[in-house]
Amino acid sequence: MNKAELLASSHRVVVKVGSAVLTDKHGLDRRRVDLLAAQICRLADQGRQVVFVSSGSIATGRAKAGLNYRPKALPEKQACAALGQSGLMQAYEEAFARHGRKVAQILLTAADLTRRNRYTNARNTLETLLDWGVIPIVNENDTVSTAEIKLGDNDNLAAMLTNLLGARVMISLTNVDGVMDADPRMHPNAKLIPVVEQVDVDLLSAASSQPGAVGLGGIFSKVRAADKVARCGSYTIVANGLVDDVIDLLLKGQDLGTLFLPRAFKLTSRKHWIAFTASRQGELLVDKGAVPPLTEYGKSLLPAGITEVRGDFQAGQAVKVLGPDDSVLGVGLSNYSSREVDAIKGLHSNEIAEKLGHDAPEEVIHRDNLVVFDQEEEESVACLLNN
Ligand SMILES: Nc1ncnc2c1ncn2[C@@H]1O[C@H](COP(=O)(O)OP(=O)(O)O)[C@@H](O)[C@H]1O
Ligand SMILES: N[C@@H](CCC(=O)OP(=O)(O)O)C(=O)O
Repeated sequence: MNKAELLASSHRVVVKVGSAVLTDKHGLDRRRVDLLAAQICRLADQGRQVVFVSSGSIATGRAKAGLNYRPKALPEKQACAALGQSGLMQAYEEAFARHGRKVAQILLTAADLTRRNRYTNARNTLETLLDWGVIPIVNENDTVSTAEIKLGDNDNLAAMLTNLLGARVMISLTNVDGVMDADPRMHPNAKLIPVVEQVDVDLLSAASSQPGAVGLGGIFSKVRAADKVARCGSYTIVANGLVDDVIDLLLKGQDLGTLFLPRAFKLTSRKHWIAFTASRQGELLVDKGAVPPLTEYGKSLLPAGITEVRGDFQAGQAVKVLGPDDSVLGVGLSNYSSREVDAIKGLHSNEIAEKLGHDAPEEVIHRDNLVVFDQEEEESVACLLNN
C-alpha cells in the first residue's frame, strides 16, 4: 500500500511535529504554524479524526525569555516551557480558527498514561473532543514533569497516543526528509530509507540519539517510537515538516519520507499498554525451567519459577520478567507486591496461601496480563524498554 492509499483509508491519524520544524532562531515560526494548521484541517475536513502532538514550548519560551543558550537546568527548561506553551497555543487557536476549527490543549504527565485509570480518563477526554470535531493539541506537561517522571520525548508520547486511540497512522514531522542510512550531519551522502518493514537492532543502533539544536531524542527516538507503533498494528511516516505542503503532498501520492510498516503479529491495545506504557517498577528473575512455559507455551508465571525479586512494587504494577541470564523475556502486571513475591518465590502453588496466611492467586503474573517477546529480538526489545 502506498502512503496516499494509507492516508485515504485512515479514519484516525496522529500527527507529531518536532521543535526543529516549528521554531527558528527568532522563536515560533508563525508561517509554519499556519501551514501545519491548514494541512491538518484538510485532513480533518476529509472526515478524519486528527490528534496533533506539538513540541516547541521550550524552544518558543527560550526565545520569548531572550535566552541565547539552550537551557539545561530543570527550572530553566520548565520556565521556558511555561512561557512558550501559552504562545504556542495562542498561535494554534488563531491559525486553526482561520479554517473554522476549534482546538483544545491537552498537557499530559507520565502518570496520566502510565496509570491505567488515568490512561482511561485521558482516552475518554480525547474521544469526546474528537467526537465534537475538535483538534486536540497534546504536549507533555513539561512545567511540572521532572526528569525522573518524564514521558521521555514527544515521539514516545505520540506512539503511546497512537495505541491509546487506535489510530491507523502516525505522521512524525521533523527537519530531515526521513530516516537516513547514516546521520546526515556527518554523512552528507546519507540516503533516505523509504520503507522499514521491521525495526531491528541494527537500525536502532545506527540511529543517532543526538538531537538538533532544539529537539530531544534525535532520530533514534523516532525509530523507537515507530517500532512501538508497528507493534500495535499501525503505520508510521517520518517526513520533512520543513516542506511547506508535506501532508498535502503525501495525500496526493508523493512518495516522501520513511514508511514503517505494522507488525504482522500485533499486540492488543491493553497488552501494548502493559508492555510499553505502564510504569515498570521492578524485575522478576526466573530459572531455566520457567523459560519455555512462558516463551513457547504462553503460560502464566508461577512462584515456583521465580528466583529473585528486584525493586519495590505494589500489586497491580508492571514488572519486567528476566531469564536466568538477565535477558528480557517479557513484561507483566504482578498480582503481588515485591515483598509478597519475595516471600513466595520458589514455592509450589499449594504452599502460597499458607505462607501468606490468606487465599491468593496461584499466578504471580496471569498470562492475560503478560506480554512475552520474541527471544530473537531480545536486544531491540531491551532497547525499546529502556526509557
Ligand atoms: N539516520 C538519521 N536519519 C535522519 N536524521 C538523523 C539521522 N541521524 C541523525 N539525524 C538527525 O536527527 C535530527 C532530528 O531529531 P530531533 O532534533 O530530535 O528532531 P525533532 O525536533 O523533529 O524531534 C535531524 O535534524 C537529523 O540531523
Ligand atoms: N515537550 C517539549 C518537546 C519535547 C520533544 O520531544 O521535542 P522534539 O524532539 O522537538 O519533538 C517542548 O514542548 O518543548
